[in-house]
Amino acid sequence: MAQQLIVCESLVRIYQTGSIEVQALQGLDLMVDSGEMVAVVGASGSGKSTLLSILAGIDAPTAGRARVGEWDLLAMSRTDRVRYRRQTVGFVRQQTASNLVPYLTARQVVDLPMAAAGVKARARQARGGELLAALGVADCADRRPAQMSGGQQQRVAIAVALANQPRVLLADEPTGELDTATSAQVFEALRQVNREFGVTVVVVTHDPQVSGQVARTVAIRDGRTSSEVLRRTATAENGDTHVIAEEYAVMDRAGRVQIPREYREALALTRRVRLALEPDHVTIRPDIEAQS
Ligand SMILES: Nc1ncnc2c1ncn2[C@@H]1O[C@H](COP(=O)(O)OP(=O)(O)OP(=O)(O)O)[C@@H](O)[C@H]1O
Repeated sequence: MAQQLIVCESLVRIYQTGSIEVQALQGLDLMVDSGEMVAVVGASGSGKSTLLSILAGIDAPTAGRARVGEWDLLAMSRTDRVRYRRQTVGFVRQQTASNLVPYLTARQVVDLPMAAAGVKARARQARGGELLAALGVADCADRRPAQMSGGQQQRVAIAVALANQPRVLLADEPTGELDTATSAQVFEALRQVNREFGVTVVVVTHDPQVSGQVARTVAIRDGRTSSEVLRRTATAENGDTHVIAEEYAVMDRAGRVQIPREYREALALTRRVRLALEPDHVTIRPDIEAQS
């Protein structure tokens, strides 16, 4: 079995603004294996960006567990956080402009994180060139953001995020400002770096086109992981291949599973249900007393 690189258990993030408390994450569970690529989907305000900010080491959880590799995200000192952000994670934001620096060329901006990490000039130059070439933006090396298209800017941003060879690449709506064709290219670049560099990718997206192309999509509802869709390619007897997508409910460590609202309404499941263990499945039935 692949090693679990990201482990979030019962993760809670509460924002306090004056007397108002917002529970952005309400006990979220998420495990991601090393080398996996996972899409995170969910309605606006469901907690996707909060989750990504915590994984990026930008924001700290209020309670629960969050681990990335050997790092415990609830117990990091300020110095740890700087090291973690510099070496373990790379982050690509939605706003193409905010990923780059207006007055720096692609070559210079890719160099920055490596210089900050103390990498020698010759190695920085070589890696910077390799990354821009791998992402298909070698021709942008001497251009500033204003001289690049949105898609090129995001591909340079991916190169910057990968400069220090992080184990995890986090992308928050990286295609949110792009048209469909350009989105597809940027998304393909994420898939490519996942395949070729083995970097674990967690990408937040609203775009079903995007989430439909990864092997695993995690849905967040009200600050919790509610369901997952796993996709695999099957080959028919005649050799044709097709993708099979199966939806799973997420169970936490205590065994709690959320029953979707439409199932509850269809069978009038309310406060109590009857559970029974069958040889290969578990049944959930309405409470007869409540109905009589
Ligand atoms: N810094 C903050 N202070 C107060 N509340 C916040 C803060 N950041 C997020 N929230 C609240 O936490 C909840 C989750 O926000 P979050 O940005 O994580 O959702 P999201 O799923 O990324 O939404 P969107 O798709 O619109 O970006 C929302 O109710 C939001 O208003």
